[in-house]
Amino acid sequence: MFISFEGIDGCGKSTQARLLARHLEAQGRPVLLTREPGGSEGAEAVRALLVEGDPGRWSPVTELLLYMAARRDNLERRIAPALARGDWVVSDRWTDSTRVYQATRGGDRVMVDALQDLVIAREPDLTFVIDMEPERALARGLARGHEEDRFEQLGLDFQHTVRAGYAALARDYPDRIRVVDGDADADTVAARVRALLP
Ligand SMILES: Nc1ncnc2c1ncn2[C@@H]1O[C@H](COP(=O)(O)OP(=O)(O)O)[C@@H](O)[C@H]1O
Ligand SMILES: Cc1cn([C@H]2C[C@H](O)[C@@H](COP(=O)(O)OP(=O)(O)O)O2)c(=O)[nH]c1=O
Repeated sequence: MFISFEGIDGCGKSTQARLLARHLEAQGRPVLLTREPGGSEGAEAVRALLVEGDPGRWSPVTELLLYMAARRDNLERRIAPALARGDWVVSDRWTDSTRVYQATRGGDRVMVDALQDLVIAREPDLTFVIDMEPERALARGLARGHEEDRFEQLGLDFQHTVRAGYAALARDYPDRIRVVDGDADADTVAARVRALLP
């Protein structure tokens, strides 16, 4: 079973991915907890190319290829072997992030879907979109004091567009995507997620 978590920056995806992995392990199910971009050694190296340095370094198409290269490496090296063993895989982001973020940054959605079919060819079995108002995610970050930068860099409007992008994707993939209200304490959100497991 391959599960992904999606949502705007700071919505609590990583927290929920970790809590779900812990819950599954407590039930005796082996779990691979992974994140994107990254997860495997090679994909973490690609992540450094994406997140470090000048944000204008890559064109939209090159950036898309780097996200896909990182994903392919993580899939080949870690995710596919785990699924083949029968383990559960919980990933903090997957191709839905590329569909939403690269489209929001002026990328081409047709190109994303074509590359997904060609080089990834694996969708999660189940995707949780952790939904919340960007203003609420920002307030959490300000309380913590270190998320402000990303929101300031990208702007609240960007996060609103990303949120709307996820809502549209949930309509495109109703069999796979579940939208979960993330505006509650982490344990309450985790219980909402668990209630939607098959
Ligand atoms: N339900 C929640 N309520 C309050 N704070 C939360 C909640 N979930 C996560 N956080 C905190 O908000 C920050 C961002 O959470 P994180 O899980 O890293 O989000 P993301 O992976 O979506 O960026 C972290 O400091 C985390 O401890
Ligand atoms: C996986 C992926 C992430 N991203 C972006 C979303 C995030 O702004 C950034 C880093 O993701 P991430 O480390 O998940 O940040 P956060 O935990 O704050 O959400 O990369 C893409 O633009 N495309 C992708 O395919």
